[in-house]
Amino acid sequence: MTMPAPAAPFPLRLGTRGSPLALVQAHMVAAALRAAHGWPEDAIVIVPVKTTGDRVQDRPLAEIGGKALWTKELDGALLEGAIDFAVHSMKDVETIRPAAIRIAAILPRADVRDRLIGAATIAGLPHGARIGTSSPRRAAQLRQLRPDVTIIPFRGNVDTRLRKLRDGEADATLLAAAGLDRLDRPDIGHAIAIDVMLPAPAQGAVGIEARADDAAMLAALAAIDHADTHACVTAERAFLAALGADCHSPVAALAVRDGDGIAFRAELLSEDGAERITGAAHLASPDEAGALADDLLKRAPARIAALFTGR
Ligand SMILES: NCc1[nH]cc(CCC(=O)O)c1CC(=O)O
Repeated sequence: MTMPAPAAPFPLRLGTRGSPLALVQAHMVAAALRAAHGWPEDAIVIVPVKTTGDRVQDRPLAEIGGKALWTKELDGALLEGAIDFAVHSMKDVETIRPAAIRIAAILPRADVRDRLIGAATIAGLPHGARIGTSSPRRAAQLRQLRPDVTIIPFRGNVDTRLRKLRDGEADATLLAAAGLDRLDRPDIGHAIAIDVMLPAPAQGAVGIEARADDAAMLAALAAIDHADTHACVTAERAFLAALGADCHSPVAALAVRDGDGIAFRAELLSEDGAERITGAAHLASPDEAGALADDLLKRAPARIAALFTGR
């Protein structure tokens, strides 16, 4: 292993949200970077930054309005030089990023599936079960499969949601397998097959951003980029961008490496789950996902099309 000159004067400052999951992900990034470059333990310091999404816990995210709920403060810290790079769950990163910020690397993707907690299968949920989720995608997909269930708004970090479930605020909830696994809870819940519940765009992917003009930082991060995951997440984000959608839209999409290209599948739903349109395509490159989005929008029932502004 070579030891190139540090990307910036050590220590490099890695910005992250302060939730337990975000901190675990920040430590994964720091460890990967140190290992790739043979850097010492103290080469990277982790800087927790509180985001709007963390501060406002009592309202549905869609209601808080504004954009960049999970990234605005980290973007600011990055642009003003208070941190050198930032780690995000790519699922929470807006489709359109500031021009001065670059997605420099994406770690190998974890389990992309959702896990159901409180019942073994969606079909096995009791009639009229109350399901805690604040995800428009999960709510719509559940109601598509089980119109009898009631959706209860459920916010907060993973532990908060598990506590709410224990306290009886809902009969079941859905969480990303990736988050549960990273928090050392692989035993919690039952994975739902992607044919039953297609995951959110970028679910299970951890991304690292840096300033577009920080060549040394970008070069250092390139060493931990996982090209296949990066291409798949880029395709999923191109799909969202073409829809004019974000992480608050009832959209699912999953790209998987397939030979030289990408096997891509996606679905759009009405918010109540009554309507759904699905599509699949083999893409030669990630940007071709935009064409599939255009095609789905053209074929979508009016109630679904009305949720998306297009590009
Ligand atoms: N919206 C919150 C969020 N953002 C990323 C994850 C999980 C980790 C991942 O998908 O990489 C979660 C929690 C969840 O959906 O259960």
